[in-house]
Amino acid sequence: MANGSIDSLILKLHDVDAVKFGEYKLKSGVLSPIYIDLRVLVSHPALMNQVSNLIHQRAQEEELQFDSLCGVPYTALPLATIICSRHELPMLIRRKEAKDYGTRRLVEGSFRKGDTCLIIEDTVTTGASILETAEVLYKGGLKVTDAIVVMDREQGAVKMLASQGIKLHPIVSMFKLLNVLLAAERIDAQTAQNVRKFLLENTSRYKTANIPKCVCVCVLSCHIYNYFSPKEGNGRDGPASKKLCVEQKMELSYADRAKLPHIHPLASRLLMIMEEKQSNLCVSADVTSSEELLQLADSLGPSICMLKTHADILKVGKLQALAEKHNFLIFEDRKFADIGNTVKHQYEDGLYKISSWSHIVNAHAVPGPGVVKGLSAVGKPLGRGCLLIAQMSSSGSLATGEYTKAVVQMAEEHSDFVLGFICGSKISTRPEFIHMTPGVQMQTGGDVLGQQYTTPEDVLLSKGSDAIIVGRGILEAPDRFKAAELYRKSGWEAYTKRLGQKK
Ligand SMILES: O=c1ccn([C@@H]2O[C@H](COP(=O)(O)O)[C@@H](O)[C@H]2O)c(=O)[nH]1
Repeated sequence: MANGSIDSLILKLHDVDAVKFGEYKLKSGVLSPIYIDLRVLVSHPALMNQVSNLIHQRAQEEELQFDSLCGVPYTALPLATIICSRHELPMLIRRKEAKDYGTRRLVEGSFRKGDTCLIIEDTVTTGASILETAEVLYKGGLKVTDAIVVMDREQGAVKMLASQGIKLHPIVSMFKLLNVLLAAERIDAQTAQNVRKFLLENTSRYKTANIPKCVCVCVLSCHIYNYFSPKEGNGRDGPASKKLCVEQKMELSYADRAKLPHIHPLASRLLMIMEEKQSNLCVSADVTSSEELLQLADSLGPSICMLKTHADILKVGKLQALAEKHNFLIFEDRKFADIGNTVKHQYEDGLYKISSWSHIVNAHAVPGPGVVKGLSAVGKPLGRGCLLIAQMSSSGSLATGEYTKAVVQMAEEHSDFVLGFICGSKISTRPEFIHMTPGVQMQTGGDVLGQQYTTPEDVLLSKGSDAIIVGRGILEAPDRFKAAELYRKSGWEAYTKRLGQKK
């Protein structure tokens, strides 16, 4: 499913007031700073069609096998109806209450015992209403293996339903929604951060129907406290044993880290991009003409999470548009290294006005904390962030040992602006910090000027870094796009292997 179609859907949902910011009392009684009201869709037929198409497309992409569709009453009912009517698929209706005359059925429509029914839902919080509908379908002799939801509030539904044997496929997730609205300047950074905080803090307050308490606790706490519950349940019958509650230390996924309560908003956005695009590849666009830079950004855009520039950029406006189009962040590798007052001017003014277009910059820690304070004075109000250079890939680098440790400490003291490091390996255990490693090629080695190369697998798997920065490995390849895809896949495989190893 193309990112562009999801972004456009999010903006349209916001246009029709299906996404509201303010103070809303939820079913649970909790006051929420965001409210999703997809009931309004019925008054917007074009949007209704767009949403129905996206649901159907998702079912096809996931190659879901099912005999019928059932929309959770009431909001998802018309969505299921449109899909079934357009694609001539059998539909079932789950009644909320049985009639006291006639058939007294709770599931209307024709089906055979053992048929598989795909559930459609408009919005999920805990996933309880999907489970409720599934229970009714089970009683009728149907199987439920998958459900598609338009909007996932990311408060535990995916994991809770998985523990019950139902795979949930969200079309829009709340964190993605916030990022898109933020990028389109529909909301400000503070609002986005408030909502993120609310979602994370309120996850555990929801009661999950029909699920033993131990499952709720495990599922809901793993997001925040680095623990997880192994999936030992027997699907729809609920957890098999108390083993489900055994807590183990685990490696958090990019998506889980993006939701940490104290994460820098840009780090959160970057991690979500990495997860969505399955890419931890930052291309170092070390080219000398603006035309080549823009062409590179457009052709490699779909494969990357970040584009690293050196400030010889003339058509910055266009680069920003490409960053929007392909959903990547811009990182100007300016390596600021002066006193606070000077870097402030260098960042804000000068030839390149870097703060106006680059999401992320980097700085040496040599001048002391003043360099971060100077950059932060300009960048923080703009929602920008900074990576501190804690280690370098060049041979004989002095950024090692105690220096590296001091950089980590400086980052911790300024985590409202510093979102991570340029480094060769994982140097901080705080999952909020992003570790980005340059000096990466498919083969180990180096150049004649001291650059040293290691492989994507080594960087992500052995050294525990989060992202690879690749320049000549891609720029000097005969087909840059193919090379970028090779690095992307290699980086992603190493990351998923790492997650698997820790689980
Ligand atoms: O320690 C560091 C810090 C920055 N870099 C930069 O990354 C790229 C690497 O380019 P390759 O062509 O992949 O060698 C380049 O822009 C450096 O300035 C680094 O290599 N090492």
